Formats: sequence, C-alpha cells, structure tokens
Amino acid sequence: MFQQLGIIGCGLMGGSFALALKKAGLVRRVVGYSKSPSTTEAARRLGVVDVVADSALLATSGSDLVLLAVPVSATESTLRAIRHLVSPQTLVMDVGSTKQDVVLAAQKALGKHIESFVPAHPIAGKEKSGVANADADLYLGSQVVLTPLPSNRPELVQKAIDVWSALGCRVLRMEPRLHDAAFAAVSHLPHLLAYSYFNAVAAQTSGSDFMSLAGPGFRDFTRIAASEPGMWRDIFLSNRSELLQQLKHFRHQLDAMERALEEEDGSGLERVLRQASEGRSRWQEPSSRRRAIVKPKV
Ligand SMILES: NC(=O)c1ccc[n+]([C@@H]2O[C@H](COP(=O)([O-])OP(=O)(O)OC[C@H]3O[C@@H](n4cnc5c(N)ncnc54)[C@H](O)[C@@H]3O)[C@@H](O)[C@H]2O)c1
Ligand SMILES: O=C(O)C(=O)C[C@]1(C(=O)O)C=C[C@H](O)C=C1
Repeated sequence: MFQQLGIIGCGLMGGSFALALKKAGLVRRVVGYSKSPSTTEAARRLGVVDVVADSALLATSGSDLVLLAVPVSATESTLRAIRHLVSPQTLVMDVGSTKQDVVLAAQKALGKHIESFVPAHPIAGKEKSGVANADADLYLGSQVVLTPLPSNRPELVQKAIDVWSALGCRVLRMEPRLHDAAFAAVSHLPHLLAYSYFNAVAAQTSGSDFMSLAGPGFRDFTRIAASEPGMWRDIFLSNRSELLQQLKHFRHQLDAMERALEEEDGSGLERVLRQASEGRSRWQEPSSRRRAIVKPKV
C-alpha cells in the first residue's frame, strides 16, 4: 500500500494509473499536477486525484510513488523540477513511449537521485487522450516494459514490478535500445502509416465522398490516426533513427507490391499476400493472454 501517489500529467495514462491504483486499494491518497490548471481541476472533479498540486514539486512532496505521465519531451524538465524531493525510498516511474531519450533525460536531470527512477512503458492506451478518457481498467492484461538502470535500488525495481503486476500487467525487462527498436516497428511505424494513409485519402478531391462509403477495414486501419498529434510528434522525433530504419523496411515491401501490380504478376502478389496473411493469423496478441490479478505485494 502506498501512502501517496503523485501524478505529474493528469491525462489518459496518468489518470488511468491513479484510478487503477485506487480500484486495487493500493493507495491512500492521490495528489495530481498538470500543466493546465483546468485539467487538474477536471481530474479532481472526476475523482482521479484527491488533491490538486500547484507544481510538479508539490505533487512529489510526501509521495512514496511518483508517476510522470507527460509527453516524452517534458521528461527532463519535470525530473529537474522534482529532484530535490526524491528520497531514496521514493519510487519514481514514467510511462513514456520511448526509452533511450527518457533514460538520457533522467541521467541529465536527476544526479544521485537517479537510483529512484525506474523507466516504464505500459503497452496500453487508446487514440483518445485527456483525463476524461482515463479508465481504471486500461492497464489490465497489458504488458509493461521496464528498462531498469544499473544504478537503480533493487528494492525499488522490485516495487515497480509488484505495482504493475498488482494492476494485472505482465512485466518485462528490456534494454532501452532494444525497446526503442521494437516499438519503432510495432507502434511508431503503424502510427506514422495510419496518419499518412488518412491524409493520402482525405487530400484527394473526392476524399470525403470516398470516406463516406468506408467500412470496418478503413475504420480499423485508421483508428490510431485520431491520436494526439503533439504526443506522436515527440515520439517520432525522439525515436527518429529507429523509425527511419523501419520506414526503409516498409518501403521495400511497398515497392515489391507496386512492382507486382505494375507487372500484373498475380502469383508474386499472392505470394506476399499469403506470407502476411499466414503470419498475421499465427500472431497472438500478448495482452489477449489475460492474467488473473495477482495478490498485491506492495
Ligand atoms: N496515449 C497512449 O496510448 C499512450 C500509451 C503508452 C504510453 N503513452 C505515453 O504516456 C505519456 C502521456 O500520454 P497521455 O496519452 O496520457 O497524454 P495526455 O495528453 O492524455 O496527458 C498528458 C498530460 O500531461 C500534461 N502535461 C503536458 N506537459 C506537461 C508538463 N510539462 N508538466 C506537467 N504536465 C504536463 C497535459 O496537460 C496532460 O494533462 C506520453 O509520454 C506517452 O508517450 C501514451
Ligand atoms: O491503442 C492505441 O491506440 C495505441 O496506440 C496504444 C499504443 C500502441 O499500441 O501503439 C500506443 C503507444 C504506446 O506507447 C503504447 C501503446
């Protein structure tokens, strides 16, 4: 049981974490800070936070668990703002979608307090941001990647594993570099493609007429194109080199499809379509292997 959770960034991810911890009975009090006072006030009205803090530092004061749920580009300044109140017993985590830059930001900002910062990335979310979309069950059954640092206090790493496990998550440990390479392929590239594809259709003269006829295929493929642009700008820029690498792989496949179409190469086309269809049918969504909620150890 945590005495106080300090949420910095009371949006979708931070708000959902607060609600999940409350639902699991793992926290006595939640204090929240967000850049915009109207957001923090909405979080209080919705019962996501109990107390509104006027700064990130005040949200950290007295908290034994602090969660940064801000855009990845705000990690360094936020950690700098709270570092004086991070004690050796405080567990500080983030939920950022990239990890190499977050670790770098923490190294620059935290000094000796880095021992308390355990970088985390829950593989959960949705295209709707903001505290109004926070959901106590958002993390249930999801994977959470931790990229612990060599300087982390082992008991805080264990505490991080315990708290996510208690929320019904499967916790994995990974090197930041490997994390960023993997999520460039399975999260960042699909978002980039969804945004590009949507614009490619919408920019055509008849784009809106075409879209008025669209069915579930279009809906499913473009859902994530409605995601928050500022957040994804940050993610793309922060993981730029891995994303560029993934774009090369994608362009190679697209070129092969285009060639097969131009040459009316039906068997070549079917070969690549079959390869994808069989692979996708075999793929099992990790979060569909839902785990029972384990007894909280925290
Ligand atoms: N949305 C997703 O699906 C998803 C999934 C996994 C991880 N993430 C990561 O979670 C983080 C938060 O994303 P979200 O979807 O909750 O966004 P969000 O827009 O819903 O919430 C972010 C909140 O942070 C606040 N904020 C922005 N800058 C701030 C600052 N400097 N100091 C304090 N508060 C600040 C905003 O006002 C907002 O309340 C991002 O780093 C993102 O990469 C998002
Ligand atoms: O469900 C969605 O809308 C998401 O995009 C969630 C999603 C993803 O799977 O790519 C988005 C960003 C992350 O950092 C983790 C999860």
